[in-house]
Amino acid sequence: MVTFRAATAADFDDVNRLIQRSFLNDDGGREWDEERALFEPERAVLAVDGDRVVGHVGTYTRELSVPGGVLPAGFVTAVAVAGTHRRRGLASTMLTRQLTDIRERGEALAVLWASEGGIYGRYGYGMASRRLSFEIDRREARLDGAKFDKARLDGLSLLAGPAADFRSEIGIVYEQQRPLRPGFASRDARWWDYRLADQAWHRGGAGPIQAVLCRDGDTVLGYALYRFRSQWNDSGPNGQVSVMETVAVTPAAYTALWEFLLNVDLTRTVGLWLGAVDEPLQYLTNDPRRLGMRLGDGLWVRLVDIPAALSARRYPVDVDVVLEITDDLLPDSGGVFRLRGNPDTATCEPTTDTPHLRLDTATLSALYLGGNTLGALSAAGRVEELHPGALTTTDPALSWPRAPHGLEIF
Ligand SMILES: CC(=O)SCCNC(=O)CCNC(=O)[C@H](O)C(C)(C)COP(=O)(O)OP(=O)(O)OC[C@H]1O[C@@H](n2cnc3c(N)ncnc32)[C@H](O)[C@@H]1OP(=O)(O)O
Repeated sequence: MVTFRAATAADFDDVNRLIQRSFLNDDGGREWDEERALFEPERAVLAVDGDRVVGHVGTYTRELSVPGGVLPAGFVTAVAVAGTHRRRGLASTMLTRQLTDIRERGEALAVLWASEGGIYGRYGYGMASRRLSFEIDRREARLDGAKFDKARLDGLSLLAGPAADFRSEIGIVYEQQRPLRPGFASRDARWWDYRLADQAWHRGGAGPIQAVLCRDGDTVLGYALYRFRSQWNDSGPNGQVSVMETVAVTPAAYTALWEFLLNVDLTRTVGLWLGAVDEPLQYLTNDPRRLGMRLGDGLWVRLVDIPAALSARRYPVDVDVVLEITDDLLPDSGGVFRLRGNPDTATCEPTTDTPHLRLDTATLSALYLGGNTLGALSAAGRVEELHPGALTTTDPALSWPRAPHGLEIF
């Protein structure tokens, strides 16, 4: 019989074996120090059959940046059920328990990356951000000097080397930008260890993680993390640059970093898998079509405490709207709420007032980071306008100047 329980630190090896097998990974011969350090056993839900761990859902305690704020969230990870026990409802039981636990801990939302896009909608998750991938033929694409102020790049200098050498500089830039970009996540020392862990297993055939810093005098204004892959074919060099993340404080620093990344000798392609939908690169090049852009789903968000979540973010224009939210999985999380907000403050409280808009939790969650519009979700039939005009007035308030950006898979 399958039973469910929290994990202990001693479960790590069994849990890890299940995860690696479920994700079809070869777990042979690896140390798992970084993963072990991140494991939060008291937050994990296990399914156990006899003495075998046959199911796991994990939660990391981190902060998520949202429009105009930063809030604690449950970062959902490593959802896995043994092949022998699938399609019997184990994942559903564990994921529902997990959401209740996240709410009881006072976190307003859960966030995850989905291995497959069809899994999480049924649990009230909405696709809250998208990723824009780039596969750039660097002989065809270049930065177009007419599109930026070259003079601003003159005072900047670049410094490149193994990423580990620049860990503190990178961390400072990241912390500076983190609250400003919805979708960014807090990174303590353990998360930086994980991000910069450079085992061959992480490399996918490429070399060790490199960093390039952009500086103005002693001030670091941005960095990029990337890897090289050396390759040759009959026509000569065919190397690749795989960009992991580019974070910059100023537009000039961003431009200088991409100028560097697009001009590495002996390379032919530059890839960025987890780019932002509003990645400035697409507005800086001679021909955006040459960037090989492709859209995919990014962060999936699930609100579990609607008043707490909606009052924690900010709204670019005044909003005063009554929302009726249906929640089939956690009915007591739904209800009718009055949201009042502006760029500086927001409140959201249960109300008996007549609703203006009706939507379900997954739809509200998809809107939460500002990465989708009310208009688009309404066109998909996911929002019901109960008060004429409410869609038009509420839509701009739920947007945000920067698109949410999930920078890393966790
Ligand atoms: C945040 C993350 O960790 S994402 C990673 C998710 N994990 C993986 O992809 C690893 C490989 N897969 C697995 O381990 C399992 O198949 C899981 C965890 C995805 C599902 O576990 P199960 O115990 O079989 O799920 P469960 O029986 O509760 O089914 C839940 C529902 O999801 C559906 N479902 C399960 N997997 C998928 C999928 N890949 N695509 C679409 N629907 C799916 C089931 O059909 C079921 O639907 P229903 O409620 O309409 O009947």
